[in-house]
Amino acid sequence: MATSKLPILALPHPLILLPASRFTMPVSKEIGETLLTLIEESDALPIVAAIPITNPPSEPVLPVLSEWGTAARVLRLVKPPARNPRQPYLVSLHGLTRVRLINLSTKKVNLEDLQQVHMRDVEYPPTEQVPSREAAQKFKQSALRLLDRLAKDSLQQSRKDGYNKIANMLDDITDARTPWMADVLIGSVNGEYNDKLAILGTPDSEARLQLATEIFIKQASISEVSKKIATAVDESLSKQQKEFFLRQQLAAIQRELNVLQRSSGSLSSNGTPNDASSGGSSELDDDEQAEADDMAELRRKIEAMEAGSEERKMGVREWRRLKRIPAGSVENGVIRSYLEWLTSVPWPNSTPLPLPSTADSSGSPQLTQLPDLKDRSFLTTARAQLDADHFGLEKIKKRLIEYLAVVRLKELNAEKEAAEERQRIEAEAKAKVDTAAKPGLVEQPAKPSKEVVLYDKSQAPLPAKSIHVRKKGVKGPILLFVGPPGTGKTSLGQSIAKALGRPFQRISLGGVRDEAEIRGHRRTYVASGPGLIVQALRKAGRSDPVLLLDEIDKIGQSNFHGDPGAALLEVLDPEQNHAFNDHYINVPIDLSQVLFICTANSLETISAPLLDRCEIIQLSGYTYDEKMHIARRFLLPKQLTANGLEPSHVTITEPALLRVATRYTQEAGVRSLERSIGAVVRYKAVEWAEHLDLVKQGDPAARKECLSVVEEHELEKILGIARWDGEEREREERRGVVYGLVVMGQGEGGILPVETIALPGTGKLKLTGSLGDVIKESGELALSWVKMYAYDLCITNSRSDDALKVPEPIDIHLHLPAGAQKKDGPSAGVTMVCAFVSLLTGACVPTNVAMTGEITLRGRVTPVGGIKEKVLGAHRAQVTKVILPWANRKDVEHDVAPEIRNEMEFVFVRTVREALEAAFGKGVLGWRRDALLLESRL
Ligand SMILES: Nc1ncnc2c1ncn2[C@@H]1O[C@H](COP(=O)(O)OP(=O)(O)OP(=O)(O)O)[C@@H](O)[C@H]1O
Repeated sequence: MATSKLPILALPHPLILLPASRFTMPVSKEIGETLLTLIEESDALPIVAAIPITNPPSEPVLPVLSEWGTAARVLRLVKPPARNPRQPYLVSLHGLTRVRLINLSTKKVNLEDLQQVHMRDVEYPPTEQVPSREAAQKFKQSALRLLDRLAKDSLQQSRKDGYNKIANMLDDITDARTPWMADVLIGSVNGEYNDKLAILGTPDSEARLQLATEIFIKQASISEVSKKIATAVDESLSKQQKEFFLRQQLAAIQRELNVLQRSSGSLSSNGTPNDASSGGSSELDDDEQAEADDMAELRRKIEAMEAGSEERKMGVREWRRLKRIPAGSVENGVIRSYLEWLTSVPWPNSTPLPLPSTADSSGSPQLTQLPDLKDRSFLTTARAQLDADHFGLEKIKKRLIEYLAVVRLKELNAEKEAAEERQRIEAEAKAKVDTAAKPGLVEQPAKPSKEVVLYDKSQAPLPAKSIHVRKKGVKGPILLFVGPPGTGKTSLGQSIAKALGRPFQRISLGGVRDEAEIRGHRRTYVASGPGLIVQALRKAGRSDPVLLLDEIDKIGQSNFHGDPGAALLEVLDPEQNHAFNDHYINVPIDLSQVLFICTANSLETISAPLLDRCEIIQLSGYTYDEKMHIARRFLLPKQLTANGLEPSHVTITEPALLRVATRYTQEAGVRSLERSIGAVVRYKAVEWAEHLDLVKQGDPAARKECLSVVEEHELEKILGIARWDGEEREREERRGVVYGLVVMGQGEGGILPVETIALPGTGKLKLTGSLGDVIKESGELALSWVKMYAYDLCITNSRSDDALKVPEPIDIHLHLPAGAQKKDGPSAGVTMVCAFVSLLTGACVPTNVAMTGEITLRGRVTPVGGIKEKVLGAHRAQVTKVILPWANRKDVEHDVAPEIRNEMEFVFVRTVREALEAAFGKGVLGWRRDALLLESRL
């Protein structure tokens, strides 16, 4: 074996340089300078023996040099700026061949020696033999397998390509080159340190190939197995399972710690038993008990669900999941709250749970006693209920009684059908039990569906009550109460519920923009929950409540949060609502037993399909007379009770009440009136309380009687200055100003002036006051009509003259006040004509006159809507003469109360000319003679 002397370069652990490999490493100043001297002294690049240190620096023993190392060529030595001052040089080495250290008494070296480069004797192994064919083949196979695995596992394409390239090379190399290839591959793949060291220490080519083969097989297997494990773990260990696993461990650790604490702390330092570990019960145990009770309650509720029903299946599934997931985890909380919701929905045919002994009265819904629907007096009672709650509204009450009668009949039929079905099933079950020859379990149909219930023959037959037959829904019409605020829509709904003995729940839809508010959020959504319908059902506690969908006209339009109106369609459609799908509950809910009643202030914003499903019941405003009755019989007693006073404590005189109704409120309904009466009652309540205090203290001032009567003159002191006091006096007669009749956005009728003025200009018309297209067109139409008849009305002296250009060119500005409110519709046509005529002729329309009606170009007056509201509004505004289209006569006769008809003058007109005459008075406008002929021809 050839020997020589080579400078030894110790490679710090875990560096190894194998033959045919290259690397660069940092070296100390001393080593760097020595290598520099070597480079300077030798002609070619110097050779060093790179010997690895086999033990890590952390071990408290001296570094041990490996017996084998690699003779390496120093390719480069650089001293880059800004390097670690302890290792300022970088040396690049290229491994050439194996060398073995000889004549070394001990392989342990001092740390100082490591900072030096010493010359040592080394020997070179003999020339390598060509390995056997078999060893070479095995090596190639194992190397190819490993390279294939590495290529598959690497994420970077460039790496993949690199591995594939080496694999191709491997195919082509001769057997003699395989030992060299083994060194190359072991040096370049990320293997274990000891494997590399073993390869370095195996100079025999055959043995080295075998060793490399084993290493490659081992590496490929590890890689494959870890890949498999990673995939398996990823697939099977879902997040919850990982969490479960970790929590189990945590619990186990906690248990061990507790045991340790108990054993060390069971006796305190003075030898007495430690309180904390004495095993006595603490409030923490109460928590655990409460938790166990809650779970038991949940379980009971699931068990009470109808066997075989969708809700029960879902409940059981989620219950099982809940059991698998550790308490305290997020997922556990989510499932728990879902189950609480699921079990609190009043599913039909659930076995009623026994009421808890300490029932919370505030939380449970207030159920009125269920009236016997078979009772002959049901309708009489219902009528009495409606009368007791509401004054007037005769037509509406009549319709509601019809509605209640239909509901009653349908309910009776549904009950009868359900009873027959139950009997049939009972009989079938009995027959099956009698004929069944085989003992044991027999399949028994529980209901006509495909579901079967396992039934044990040895036990008694099912009691009739436990046979669940779903009662058919009562598909009555859906009522839609439309009318101005405070006219009793909501309270009528409440009365219906009382009359039917069903729980009542109100769902306010005003401002609902998101479909999910009705249908609920899916459970994947953070903080998800059920929608308004399910929430109301839960509060009602029964599957057949009366649900009042309040303000359906205020529901948001379709937007990127979905279409809440469309969700309502499903709720209200009797064909679909037996399987309403709340996204959160995710089990079809049968809403067919629910009676839906909707309310709205106006029909304009309600979608046609929604309207189509409802029967509209119009409620209009009340007359002052009705308001007085309502106030005396309903509102005042209600407010007295609400404020803890007796009826004898407050007496509001008739003139005072009328003043409150007329001067302090001006609304279609009675809500503000109720509020004002409430304010009066509260004022009196304070007086009474003070009086009682004085009496208690024996104060002589208390002898002065506490006056219970509220007089008209006291109102200003109590309610402040009246808002509508003398409003009609402010309506002065003015040229170009005429009062029209309108229905506001909330469905309230009233009067609105049409104001016009003439300005120097070029004959143009300017329209302002938030006007829509239709009302603008009406304005232009009215002006065209006036221009056409300007000559006949003596506004111009020739038919060819333009009324806005002769004698002076003018512009007309027409304005409708209350500019913030959007106005539209054709019904102001007549009013606008009168306003233009008044402006151009100088004649005025009296302020006690108001009008409505659409006009055509030919001068006809056509009918308009909202007559009842408009007339009531005019009455409230103390208008005494109303001009209406001829075709609206029947509306006045049918809808307007006789006392109003008696108090007001109604003029029904067919043409604009008739309207002008009615507005200005007979003969006020000077018509030319020939105009009369033309008018009659039209
Ligand atoms: N005809 C009536 N008889 C007795 N009380 C009435 C009558 N109409 C309305 N009320 C009372 O007026 C108050 C307001 O009525 P309610 O809340 O039903 O109005 P609403 O029409 O639903 O209003 P909104 O459109 O603003 O919801 C209630 O206290 C109600 O009892």
